[in-house]
Amino acid sequence: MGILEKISEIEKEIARTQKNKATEYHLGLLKAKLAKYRAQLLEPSKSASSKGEGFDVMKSGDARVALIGFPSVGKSTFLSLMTSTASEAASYEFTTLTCIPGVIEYKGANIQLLDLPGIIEGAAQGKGRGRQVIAVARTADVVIMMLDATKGEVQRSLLEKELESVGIRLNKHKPNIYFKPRKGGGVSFNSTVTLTQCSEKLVQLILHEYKIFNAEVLFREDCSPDEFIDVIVGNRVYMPCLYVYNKIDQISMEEVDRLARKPNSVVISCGMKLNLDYLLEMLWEYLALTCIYTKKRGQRPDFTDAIILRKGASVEHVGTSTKYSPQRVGLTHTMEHEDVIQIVKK
Ligand SMILES: Nc1nc2c(ncn2[C@@H]2O[C@H](COP(=O)(O)OP(=O)(O)OP(=O)(O)O)[C@@H](O)[C@H]2O)c(=O)[nH]1
Ligand SMILES: [K+]
Ligand SMILES: [Mg+2]
Repeated sequence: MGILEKISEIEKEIARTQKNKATEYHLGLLKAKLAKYRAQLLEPSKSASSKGEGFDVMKSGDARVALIGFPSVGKSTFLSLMTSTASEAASYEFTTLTCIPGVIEYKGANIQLLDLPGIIEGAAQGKGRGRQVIAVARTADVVIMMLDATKGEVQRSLLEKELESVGIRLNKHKPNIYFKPRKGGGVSFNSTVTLTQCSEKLVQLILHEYKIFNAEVLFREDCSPDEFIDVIVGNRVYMPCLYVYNKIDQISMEEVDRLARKPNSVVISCGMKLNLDYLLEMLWEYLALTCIYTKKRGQRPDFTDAIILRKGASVEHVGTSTKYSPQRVGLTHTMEHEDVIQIVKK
């Protein structure tokens, strides 16, 4: 039996045990066991239980959003509010121990929302279930970093550091540098823009540090040494992140106003259901999805069944053999949000 199953067995037994003087000792033991198993789950260990039990959730829907945050910031409360899935929420830390998927239905798209255990400082080194949580976050299209508005800035910078340390780059694009290792010929260095942070010499030094002596390097933008290193190392994940400050019912209006003005940030209260619609709008923007509706000749468009595309996708991505009415466009025409497309069979 896995640890999660043991936990669930004990929880069931606690639930069916009547609370009275005679069962006091038994209940106490069960709770101690429960605490022990929870602690085991949260310990970094090489045992099977820390491998990823309960984290292998199938991707489904049109996009995936992962909820990352310290314990008890309100991640599960949020999932239960936004989806038809209920995830247990409680005032104690590490209530959630696995990955709990739910679905947000918005503008005809199904967005998979993943509730995850809380993570703490040291998560990247395997503290708590940090490794598993971060591994799931890497698979998401957007990360929601949920923060406790009453705790100021600490949580945000600590978690950014954790994610940074495992190669996750938040709200940054892939540096526009062409880099190709070669068999010989030394390092050929070029740039199409004026560089203020890197020079040919520095690039050479960095490459030598990585034991690379032959390569083609072309800077197409004014990148920093760190960005260049990211390109050499590879394996970086560039993802949009929305900072969501929850529990604004607990702070002053001035503080709410200050947090709301920060870049990539939204302030909400799950408890009082404040600003959740605006959060969805922002999330939609960050996901950069476009809905296309299909219609058959002589019939009205079917607005209940959307085809979801990445922003900037063209007609070709919808499918071939298509013609457009009233406007006819080529296959490379970029689809706009809520376009209607008529499919004509040849
Ligand atoms: N005041 C206030 N409390 C909230 C709000 N949202 C959630 N809470 C409370 O915060 C506590 C923690 O909520 P959870 O949803 O369990 O938090 P979590 O982030 O899932 O926690 P872990 O699973 O332990 O990491 C619960 O007691 C919630 O009722 C809010 O907007 N305002
Ligand atoms: K909690
Ligand atoms: Mg939770």
